[in-house]
Amino acid sequence: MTGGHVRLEGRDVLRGIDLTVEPGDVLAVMGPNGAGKSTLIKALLGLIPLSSGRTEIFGAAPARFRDWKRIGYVPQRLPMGGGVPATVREVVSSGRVARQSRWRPTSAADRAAVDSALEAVGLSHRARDSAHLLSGGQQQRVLIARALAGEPEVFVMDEPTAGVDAASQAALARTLRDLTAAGRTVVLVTHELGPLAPLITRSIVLDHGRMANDSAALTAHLSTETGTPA
Ligand SMILES: Nc1ncnc2c1ncn2[C@@H]1O[C@H](COP(=O)(O)OP(=O)(O)OP(=O)(O)O)[C@@H](O)[C@H]1O
Repeated sequence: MTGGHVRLEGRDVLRGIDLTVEPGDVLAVMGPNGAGKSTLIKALLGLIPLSSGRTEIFGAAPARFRDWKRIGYVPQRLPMGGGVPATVREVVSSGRVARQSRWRPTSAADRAAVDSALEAVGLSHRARDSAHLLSGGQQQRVLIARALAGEPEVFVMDEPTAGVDAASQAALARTLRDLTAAGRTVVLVTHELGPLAPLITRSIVLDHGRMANDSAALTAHLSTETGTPA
């Protein structure tokens, strides 16, 4: 993203963002509530249009980008909709859609990827349950599993540990450690790094829609988060 600016309902939510995510980065996007973190990652994916500036995904403008199987997006919440309650397995299986063609039924590879994604987030035993009946933290794990199932190159995660219990956070950290060791790229929004801290290779801090990416800003942010002096 170069000079990325987003204006929503008359307010400047992102201002002058210059950010390049390199292959292999594990980038934490931090900052206070309302700073623009979710807006930034949606704008990076083209889900929210820029009012000025430009952004590219693997070198293509979002509107022209087609290779969505390369990206696994974990939104903040399970999208409601359709009125049809989907099971955990169905939601996770939807992560394979970008890899399937209309003419090819679900393959053994699809089923294996869904099984291993459910296993990674510890939800194999809930596969047949309605996803909307799960707790918030469990729903977050379903969304993580959906992204894992797609076997993308880049994971873009909005607060993947929010509401998730400590054991599941540790499990996510192990999964991400293996993925990043295999060269995957991760962009994640988080309030607290917690067990993900050792994996992070870069951090940026957003404040009022601007990037304060110098190390002093990061130290100040982390010290307010942990309560220790900078
Ligand atoms: N669709 C929208 N229309 C108008 N304003 C919006 C919209 N989406 C977000 N905003 C505003 O933009 C600002 C940034 O929101 P955003 O969700 O990106 O922040 P955030 O840093 O992710 O916050 P949080 O940590 O609370 O999730 C907030 O003030 C929010 O109210």
